[in-house]
Amino acid sequence: MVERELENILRQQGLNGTPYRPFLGDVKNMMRLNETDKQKTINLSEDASPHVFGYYYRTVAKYGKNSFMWFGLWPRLNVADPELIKEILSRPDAFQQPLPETGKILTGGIVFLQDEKWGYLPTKLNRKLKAMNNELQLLLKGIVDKRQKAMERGEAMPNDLLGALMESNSRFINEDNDGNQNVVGMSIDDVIDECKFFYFAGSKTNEKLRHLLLYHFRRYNKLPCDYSDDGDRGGGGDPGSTTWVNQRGWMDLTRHLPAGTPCSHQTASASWDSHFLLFASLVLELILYVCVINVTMILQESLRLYPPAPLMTRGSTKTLKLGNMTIPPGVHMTLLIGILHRDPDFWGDDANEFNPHRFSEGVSNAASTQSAYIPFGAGQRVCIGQNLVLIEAKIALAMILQSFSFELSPSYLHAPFNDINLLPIYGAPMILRSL
Ligand code: HEM
Repeated sequence: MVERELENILRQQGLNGTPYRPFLGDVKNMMRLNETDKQKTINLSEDASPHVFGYYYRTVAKYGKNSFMWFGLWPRLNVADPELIKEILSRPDAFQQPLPETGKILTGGIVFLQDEKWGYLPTKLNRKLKAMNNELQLLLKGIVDKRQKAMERGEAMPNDLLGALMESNSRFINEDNDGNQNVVGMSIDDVIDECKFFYFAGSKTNEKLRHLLLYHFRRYNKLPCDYSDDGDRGGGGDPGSTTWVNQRGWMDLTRHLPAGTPCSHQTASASWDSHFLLFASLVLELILYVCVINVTMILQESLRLYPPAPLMTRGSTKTLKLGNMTIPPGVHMTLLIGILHRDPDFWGDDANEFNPHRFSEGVSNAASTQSAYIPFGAGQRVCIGQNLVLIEAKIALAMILQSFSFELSPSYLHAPFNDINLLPIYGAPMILRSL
């Protein structure tokens, strides 16, 4: 029996884990625990890992950092060691994403360009996803066709991502000896797949990051900045603590941001948009620079405590060496990024505290920020949107600060949970007041 063989191979190497239970493995228990944990709220200063990654956390606590559990017939190795995580991510040809066809149907795109040995089941859900995909495909094809026709008419193309993808498509069409045109770059179907994937990869994760930024900006009032001393503690903070910058200080500072929104400049000049974005983000950096911290550090610390993509999965169709382990085909791996990001062995006793200073140069545990910090993946398949999201988050913050004061709503309930992405289950309501 394959499952028992796999289990023996893992145990013989000194790995511990849950015993195999026929057919469903740990899935049923995991789902049951998730359902109850999901509803619960936790304290802000608590380690969120036992709550967010309940079943994984318990397995690691009981069986060790490199332990295994069962997803149906497949053992899943939990990997929370940063060196092993990096080794896995640095070998994308060997360790591939064992995503089921459900994920691929909707998203498509470069992330799935690899050997496809994972099965497709025509379940009700999969059929529904397929129908949704057809609708999405039609919609995108309409947009791409429209753009293609405009290109053929020689109209000026907007300088955007779709334009770049389409240009790659047209630039790499060559003609063979018989006069047939061959696409050697991206085909139109590839372009459509990419559009879908960019949308799915970038929307939820990005939205969560902006939530986090606003939330941390208002909730934690730990880093003193004497820019102004009018006593406004900014709301939402711990009573008696010092704000980074109080509201009036912000109003003074954000005056220097360019007026309007990036979109409102579109008619003036196509390149003005990017200048606006760059300028706004530079001004914001400068503003925070006077406060010892900068926005990048706040974003990094937010992504450490609440990485929007806290778990990654990999698998292999061959026997592979990983550290001093031998991983047979059929064993999948869960890379426990969210747990690693709060591991006191790397982040110290204050691992659960929000402290952007750990990302400033010269801080004693700065080495962890290099070795145990992986919010955007690593290796060749590292997130290609990472710079974009950081700039976007800064722009969004700059624009909000320019027009509003904001605080965390008293109705906020702290319930972060991993539901594909790490998200606040009850949302992160903010109260915005027009300045
Ligand atoms: C805070 C926001 C984001 C986070 C935390 C994030 C995180 C990640 C992570 C962890 C991966 C690696 C997945 C894996 O190896 O299994 C990834 C891949 C990817 N991300 Fe992001 N992402 C974010 C936003 C975006 C945005 C805005 C875009 C696009 C505009 C994007 C495009 C991609 C693409 C295309 C890949 C696949 C790269 C490849 O496989 O070669 N991401 N992202």
